[in-house]
Amino acid sequence: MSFLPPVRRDRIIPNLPQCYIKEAALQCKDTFHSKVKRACQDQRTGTVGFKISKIIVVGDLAVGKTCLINRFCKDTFDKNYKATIGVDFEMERFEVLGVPFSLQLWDTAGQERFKCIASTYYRGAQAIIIVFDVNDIASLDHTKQWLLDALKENDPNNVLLFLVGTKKDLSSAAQYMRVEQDAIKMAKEMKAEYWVVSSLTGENVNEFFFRVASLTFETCVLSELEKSESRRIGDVVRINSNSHNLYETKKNKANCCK
Ligand SMILES: Nc1nc2c(ncn2[C@@H]2O[C@H](COP(=O)(O)OP(=O)(O)OP(=O)(O)O)[C@@H](O)[C@H]2O)c(=O)[nH]1
Ligand SMILES: [Mg+2]
Repeated sequence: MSFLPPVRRDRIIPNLPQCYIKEAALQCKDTFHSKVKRACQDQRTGTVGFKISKIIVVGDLAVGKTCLINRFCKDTFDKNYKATIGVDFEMERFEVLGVPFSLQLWDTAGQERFKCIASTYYRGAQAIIIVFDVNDIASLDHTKQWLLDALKENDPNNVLLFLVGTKKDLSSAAQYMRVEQDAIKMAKEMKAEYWVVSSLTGENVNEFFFRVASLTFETCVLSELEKSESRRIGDVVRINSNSHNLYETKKNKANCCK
């Protein structure tokens, strides 16, 4: 019996959401991996449906991390700045290709004095979202250091990276175009997927989190399939080694009877 309420209708993901810009994307496929689609159809996704994936959100103070999470999770926007002290988190439940999938979004403090508390929560992330303000070029420069700090606690080969520019509503088209070139360059260097959003207007906020949920889900299913594949190979090796032992035993027995 499940005690969880059904997943909200607006959290159902039937198809792979597209990247923001192909030049700086984690992948440019139109659909989910065929192995993933098949596994979901055949209900062979193992423990994915019960797991909660941890996503950490890092970046300079006041770049808009809390507003971004609140716009997605609560559909609210607060124009007054209230610094995050340490960390905070929100849970979001999705249904991807018919499989329940949960994200735990960790909102961390950007203020230097809270950084050491926040960094103790970096470990075990499936994805890292590095945030900067498109109107503050220094915050883009600092993203490299935020990434380095977050990667100290995580395996760089097993984590998805997203670079997100916020407060697009405060930027003129010409100003934004100049920043975008630098941001795309930074995303490519980091091997991160680039997005730009506005938490005030809501522009791209849902699209971005749907993409995070989908790519994290795909990675989880593929790793689950890989694990069950290697378990099967392990079983074959065990059976073979046992039958070898049986043969040995028979041979010994045969010798005994001589
Ligand atoms: N115009 C505009 N203002 C924004 C946007 N996002 C955030 N802000 C404002 O920027 C300020 C800081 O936002 P927060 O979300 O609290 O920043 P933060 O990154 O969580 O800051 P720390 O918790 O200190 O690390 C607030 O005054 C927000 O109202 C946006 O998309 N547009
Ligand atoms: Mg905050």
